[in-house]
Amino acid sequence: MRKASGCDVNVYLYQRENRHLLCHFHRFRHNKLFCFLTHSSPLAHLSSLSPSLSLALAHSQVSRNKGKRTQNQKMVKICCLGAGYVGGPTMAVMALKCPEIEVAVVDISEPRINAWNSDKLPIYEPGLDDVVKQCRGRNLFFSTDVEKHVFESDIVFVSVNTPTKTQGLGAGKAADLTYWESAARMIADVSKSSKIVVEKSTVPVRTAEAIEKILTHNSKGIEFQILSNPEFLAEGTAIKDLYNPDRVLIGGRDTPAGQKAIEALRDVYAHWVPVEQIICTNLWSAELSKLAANAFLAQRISSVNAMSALCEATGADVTQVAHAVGTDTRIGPKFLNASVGFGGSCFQKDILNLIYICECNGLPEVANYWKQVVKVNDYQKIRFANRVVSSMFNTVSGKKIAILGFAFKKDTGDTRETPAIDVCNRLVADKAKLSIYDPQVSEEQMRKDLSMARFDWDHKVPLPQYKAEGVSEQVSVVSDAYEASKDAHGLCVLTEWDEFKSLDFKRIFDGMQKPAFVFDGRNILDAEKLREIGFIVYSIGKPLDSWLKDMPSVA
Ligand SMILES: NC(=O)C1=CN([C@@H]2O[C@H](COP(=O)(O)OP(=O)(O)OC[C@H]3O[C@@H](n4cnc5c(N)ncnc54)[C@H](O)[C@@H]3O)[C@@H](O)[C@H]2O)C=CC1
Ligand SMILES: O=C(O)[C@H]1O[C@H](OP(=O)(O)OP(=O)(O)OC[C@H]2O[C@@H](n3ccc(=O)[nH]c3=O)[C@H](O)[C@@H]2O)[C@H](O)[C@@H](O)[C@@H]1O
Repeated sequence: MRKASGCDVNVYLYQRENRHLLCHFHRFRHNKLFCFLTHSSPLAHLSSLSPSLSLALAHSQVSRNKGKRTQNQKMVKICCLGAGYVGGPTMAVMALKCPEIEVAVVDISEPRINAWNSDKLPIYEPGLDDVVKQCRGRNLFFSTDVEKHVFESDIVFVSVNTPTKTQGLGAGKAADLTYWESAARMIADVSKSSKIVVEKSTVPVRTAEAIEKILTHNSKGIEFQILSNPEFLAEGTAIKDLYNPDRVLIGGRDTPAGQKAIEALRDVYAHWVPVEQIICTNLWSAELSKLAANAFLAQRISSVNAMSALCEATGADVTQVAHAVGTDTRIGPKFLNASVGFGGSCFQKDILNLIYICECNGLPEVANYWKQVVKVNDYQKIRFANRVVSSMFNTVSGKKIAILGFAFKKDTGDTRETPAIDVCNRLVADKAKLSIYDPQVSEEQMRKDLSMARFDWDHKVPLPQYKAEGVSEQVSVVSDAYEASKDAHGLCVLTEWDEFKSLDFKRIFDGMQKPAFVFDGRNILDAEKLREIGFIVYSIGKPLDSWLKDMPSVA
């Protein structure tokens, strides 16, 4: 008998006539017995054991050999389809925390994979470079050889994009599962051994059922277990969120094989997440919880933004109202910052998806309730742009306006659904000349975003009135805030980048046309100081300057 012990795993191996009886005692923090499994199999066939056993074995063997693997050992392998904002950071942290597991992140996009393998990663995320540098080439690999890595893996995460459908049934609301379906068909095609397939993408509730059908109808007798393991990271804080998640959610089938698969994935996360923070549910609860969490978060922002309009009309201050409301421990203080509107690739998409699911399930009242969250968000973006126009004598035609910030939030270069697109398009439609600066967004990306037809989710048609026809002539992209504001009539803050707080506003004021306006869409600037300098200031949801009060009402 040989005994091997890792920091939290004990494995005993018995050898008898070329066969191995493997008893696996898995201990977690506080020495709590977590699971007990037995299996009889030739060592050479360990690859066909459940990933849970393989994992434990690999873990113990690595511990025993102080990191060196021997010929017979099979390293557990994880593959992730989709090297995007979720797949890249999530797998990088998993590789860092589980050095005995090989992690391959694969994508059909060659430029994206090339960037992951270069010094300039395809996404900007604080702390990400460091994590990737530590693991890349050791147990973290980025590749376009999708089929090879899926074939070799025990666990396959699917983290492909699931955008809103733009055509056909459910256009403007339903999730487009084209990428997911083709990923599932490919997994079924190339697999020659049993696998756990993990839904990492955000998907409509009961997607796992459809995926299961695709996999089992094409499986050639191979067993697939589907798990739902939605991701809750936020961009800009992804690494922090992945190191210390509030919770990890794993949903699986309520069958012995389903439970075993849940355990296998729980073992992976338990390398760094306390087990009591790993919530295990059935598949449908896990899938729906993700949509519900995003809907609740977005609803808080629309609630405070709705209040901001009322504050402006009544003289109340939305920051004070949010503070007073948020100190009620039942409500809590987070996610109550009034803004120009929420953006990002997911809030709107996931709520629209939720609306569609409600409609499909004959629940129009519930659908209408959630619709209002998106409608208030659209209202807030256009209300802000209208405020800019109305304050400046109801016309911005030919006037230069500085736009500070284009990303949908600070500390990311992501512009998907950023409120800046709607605000800029609205101003360009009114013939303004925009000078845009963002520390992380490229000119090419901004021009692309501003030229794309926007989809009106409520009416299933592009938004002609706000489409920026004159993007090329009316928009310039510059490399700092001072250049953007030189000779401008107005300045709009659309992203809450920290560097905007410490700008020399006296210098900016001196270089601008008079009267000089500041429209703070994130409430990050000291409005009183700006007024002392001479600016006319609009801050979301704050008592209005007398100048603004006298202008035509926009709300
Ligand atoms: N961005 C975020 O902060 C969060 C996103 N999510 C969800 O995660 C999913 C992915 O989101 P992102 O990473 O932001 O998307 P993304 O668009 O950045 O990345 C998706 C990647 O999947 C690749 N892909 C598509 N089909 C593929 C296939 N068959 N094989 C291999 N690669 C394929 C695409 O080329 C793309 O690079 C979405 O469902 C999203 O709702 C969940 C939590 C947070
Ligand atoms: O599913 C997803 O994609 C992710 O969506 C959001 O993360 P993210 O969109 O990256 O960023 P958030 O910090 O949630 O901000 C979203 C938008 O709301 C805005 N916001 C946020 C908070 C607030 O108080 N006010 C406000 O206007 C932000 O500026 C931003 O435009 C959720 O916070 C994540 O938990 C989730 O995993």
